[in-house]
Amino acid sequence: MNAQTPFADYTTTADGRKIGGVLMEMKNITLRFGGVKAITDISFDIREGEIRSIIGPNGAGKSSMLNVISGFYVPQEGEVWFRGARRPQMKPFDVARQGIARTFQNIALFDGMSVLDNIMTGRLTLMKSGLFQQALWWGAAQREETEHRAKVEKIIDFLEIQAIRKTPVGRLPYGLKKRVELARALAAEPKLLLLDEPMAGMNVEEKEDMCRFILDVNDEFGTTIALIEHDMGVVMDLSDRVVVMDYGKKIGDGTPDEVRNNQSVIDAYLGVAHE
Ligand SMILES: Nc1ncnc2c1ncn2[C@@H]1O[C@H](COP(=O)(O)OP(=O)(O)OP(=O)(O)O)[C@@H](O)[C@H]1O
Repeated sequence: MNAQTPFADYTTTADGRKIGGVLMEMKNITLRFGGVKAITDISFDIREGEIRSIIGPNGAGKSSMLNVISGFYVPQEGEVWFRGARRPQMKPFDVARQGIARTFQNIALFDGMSVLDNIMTGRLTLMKSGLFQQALWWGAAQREETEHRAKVEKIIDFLEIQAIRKTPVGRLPYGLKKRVELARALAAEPKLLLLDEPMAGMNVEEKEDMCRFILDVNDEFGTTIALIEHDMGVVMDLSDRVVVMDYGKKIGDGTPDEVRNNQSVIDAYLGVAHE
């Protein structure tokens, strides 16, 4: 199977979820910042419907890789294939239109705006009517707004944040802000959802909640999810497959069990983490 046949036959996992063909393929990616090589010749793929994690110690190149996947960084070498086509250099807005949404390690929400309005901003790329159309065809714009609101309300119910829908985001505790960020990314109805350290800074209870919501999103909407994360336990519980990076290189790639038993990974990361 290759990137040219992205929607090939599905395989079913032990827990009954469907994993499809290759949705995104990274081919021999190398990324440099001046003299620093953040990523060296890394290849891997992300299959439709799976939860794919990228792990590694500090400075391993995880954030750089997430930024290549999201289209924010263009690698000096290698190719990125998405939905069967080689991806050209794109602006962030074009990436969103392609069906990729993301959350950020340092939450990027509008603090003064309500939860509902923040989540509505996630639908901007899907809105057809601009100001001009709204002035001319007010009825059509109104209908579109109602449809967008209905979609957003569904996500609010799903992520169990009804009680705070009118609350300004700035007043929320950290764990809930993270959940609102997830809601906003979901509002874009992405084909590929990128999560940048979704559990960072959370307490145990918040981590468990986030873990459950990530699994539920994948299950309910069939959303393909790629995430980078420090927390080993979380990654192993969540992921179908894991890429392990160290000093910008790929040192492991496989199921959580395969990665756990990979000696290079144990030496570089897991061994240290579990000492
Ligand atoms: N914008 C940048 N300019 C210069 N060097 C950078 C830049 N971003 C990352 N690097 C370097 O690239 C390497 C990989 O960094 P990156 O942030 O991708 O790693 P990481 O695995 O995400 O680390 P962490 O877990 O600490 O966030 C590091 O040596 C880092 O200093």
